[in-house]
Amino acid sequence: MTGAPREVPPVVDIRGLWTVFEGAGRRAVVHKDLDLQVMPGELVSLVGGSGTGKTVLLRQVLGLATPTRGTIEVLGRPVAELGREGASSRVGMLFQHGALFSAFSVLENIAFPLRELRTLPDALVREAAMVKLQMVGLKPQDADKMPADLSGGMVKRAALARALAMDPPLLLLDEPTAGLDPDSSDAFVDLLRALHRELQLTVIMVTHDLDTLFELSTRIAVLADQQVVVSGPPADVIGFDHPFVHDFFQGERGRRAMALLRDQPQPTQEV
Ligand SMILES: Nc1ncnc2c1ncn2[C@@H]1O[C@H](COP(=O)(O)OP(=O)(O)OP(=O)(O)O)[C@@H](O)[C@H]1O
Repeated sequence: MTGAPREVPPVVDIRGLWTVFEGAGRRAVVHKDLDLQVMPGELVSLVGGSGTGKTVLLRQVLGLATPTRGTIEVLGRPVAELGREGASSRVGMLFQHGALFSAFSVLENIAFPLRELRTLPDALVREAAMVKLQMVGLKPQDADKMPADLSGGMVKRAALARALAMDPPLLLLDEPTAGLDPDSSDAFVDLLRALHRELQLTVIMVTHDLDTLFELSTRIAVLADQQVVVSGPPADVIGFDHPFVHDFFQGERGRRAMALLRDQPQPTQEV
């Protein structure tokens, strides 16, 4: 990153971040003086080896975990100051395993963040949740289904609708296509692309899936050596000289994804 002045402030501004876990006589430094800025409309994918702290970083942006040192600002305010309600109206998170409440119907799950506010009448909450349900491609007749009766793709859609219930400008996605069959995965990627564009969302995504990565990312940030070692448009990052980058993007999977990258128009960043 350069220090050049920008007119538009970042949606996410991470500076000098350290994450150190200590316990049982061991000390693990996960992030070491890490910086990352995410600008409005970007869809930034975090990639890195197992245990490089991608999920921990998402949890810190969401305010569910606190860094050892350094600052994280979301929309110009320190995450620590947002509080629970403030955070959920600014940041939506799609967890890796969907994480719907099994005792609630689809609609009750989507409505949950709105009900927690305790300020909106029931009818309005239902109506708003129905809008979100249809926005993610579910049908009105899916509203009363229970999570156990849904396909994997429908669970992801319902969880996404819940993450977007409060219209947050920032969306965090942890392995959004993990566990989906190829068709459902393609359909979910199409949905994410459309929502990113139509809602003008800023997105940070963690994924190991190269197809998802290349189809959606406006920028890739590589976590290695406890820092962001390179960040830029996909076509630039894949040529970066680092052992992880080389291993991750080479081989059969990498070649297939790079062919896809050559064949398709690049995702656009809308500001
Ligand atoms: N609460 C915690 N206490 C101690 N160590 C933790 C805690 N949370 C995470 N870690 C450790 O921090 C490191 C980073 O974990 P994280 O889940 O963020 O990795 P990741 O990059 O998302 O990995 P993967 O790609 O395998 O999901 C791991 O070594 C993990 O064991």
